[in-house]
Amino acid sequence: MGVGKSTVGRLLAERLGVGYRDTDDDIVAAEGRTIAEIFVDEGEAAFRALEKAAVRAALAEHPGVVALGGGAVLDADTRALLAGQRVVYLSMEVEEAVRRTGLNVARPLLAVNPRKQWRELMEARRHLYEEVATAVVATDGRTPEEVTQAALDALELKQV
Ligand SMILES: Nc1ncnc2c1ncn2[C@@H]1O[C@H](COP(=O)(O)OP(=O)(O)OP(=O)(O)O)[C@@H](O)[C@H]1O
Ligand SMILES: O=C(O)C1=C[C@@H](O)[C@@H](O)[C@H](O)C1
Ligand SMILES: [Mg+2]
Repeated sequence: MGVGKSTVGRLLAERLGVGYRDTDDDIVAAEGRTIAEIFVDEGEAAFRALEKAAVRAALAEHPGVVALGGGAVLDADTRALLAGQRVVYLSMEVEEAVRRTGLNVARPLLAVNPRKQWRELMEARRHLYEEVATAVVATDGRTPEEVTQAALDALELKQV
């Protein structure tokens, strides 16, 4: 969360001359509610079901860059869908995470004690991000443009 998926995803799409899609945005648009509202109204499991469908649709319909929500990889079927795709795992350390997300209530899983929650989420998920990734790009101390270039290099893709 807050690592720069949306910022870098957009830049990457621009540099590759392809479209950009963000599954969090797709869910918000389809539901007419924020992610925080969906979590409060229906709980995380309901959000995950919407997310699973949104990722499947985005990967099937959209040939460009897709930014996934941070928890999408928790779903085994989603991980299977990512096999055979180019997948960039953008990483950062906890201090950078706190700087980038702050106490932003838009991220319900970080609403209380964000530093501790972020650490726990990463301990539970890091192996899943590594499992699906074909490239890992550290973002600490790099501008979004530098991260984008590092992703292009790691994927061995040339900008248009
Ligand atoms: N490389 C970077 N260096 C510094 N700040 C950055 C960098 N990339 C993104 N940011 C900033 O961090 C914040 C989070 O970025 P962004 O919304 O792109 O992350 P995200 O991974 O899409 O988050 P979410 O999990 O909410 O979808 C924004 O304020 C953005 O401007
Ligand atoms: O890491 C997560 O579990 C989340 C990340 C965001 O992209 C959103 O999908 C939502 O806030 C949950
Ligand atoms: Mg985002």
